[in-house]
Amino acid sequence: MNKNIVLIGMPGCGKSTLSKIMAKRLNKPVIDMDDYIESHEEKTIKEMFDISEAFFRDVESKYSILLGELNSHIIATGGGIVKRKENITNLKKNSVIVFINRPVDDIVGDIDVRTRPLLSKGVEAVYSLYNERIHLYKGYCDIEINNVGEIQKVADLIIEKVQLYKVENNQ
Ligand SMILES: Nc1ncnc2c1ncn2[C@@H]1O[C@H](COP(=O)(O)OP(=O)(O)O)[C@@H](O)[C@H]1O
Ligand SMILES: O=C(O)C1=C[C@@H](OP(=O)(O)O)[C@@H](O)[C@H](O)C1
Ligand SMILES: [Mg+2]
Repeated sequence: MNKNIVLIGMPGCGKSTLSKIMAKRLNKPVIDMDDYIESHEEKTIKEMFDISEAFFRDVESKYSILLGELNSHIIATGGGIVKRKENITNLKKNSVIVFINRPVDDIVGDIDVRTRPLLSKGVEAVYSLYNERIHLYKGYCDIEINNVGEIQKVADLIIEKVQLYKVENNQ
């Protein structure tokens, strides 16, 4: 069985972008959980958050069960996937989990906080979210990658580290 590669990390750390680059390099299918949820639920993430964050989190958990059954996919999660341990348990069955650790200052410089519901309170919200979640990302990942420098090179590094991890763990 060929495991999925699941990317976790802060909103704006590069999960969606890196997953697409990696899928091309490895010639594997890619799923961006946020896009997948939006198209299958026929609601935007914002519309789901407007109902309530709990509503979105329940939907997100439902899809972590479904996507946990796949193999050989590259999967970009939403930054809050780590808020429920069960999500990681579901995904981990068939996946290598990679934490994309990007300096918060780079995230803040890059993303439009107005378009991300949890970051709509501004830059300070990004720092407090990082402090809240960093132990979860570090605790749940199999591999941690620093996203600094050229993004294509970061994608290559992830592929290299995942291959090494699989060899070392007989997967
Ligand atoms: N190493 C990098 N160099 C330049 N831009 C980057 C890098 N990593 C991420 N980005 C940019 O940051 C933004 C947010 O990335 P995205 O893939 O949407 O993050 P996520 O899915 O984790 O929220 C995108 O514009 C992306 O191109
Ligand atoms: O961090 C979070 O709680 C969220 C991150 C978003 O995805 P990205 O990490 O791709 O921005 C999206 O799932 C939703 O807005 C909630
Ligand atoms: Mg994304």
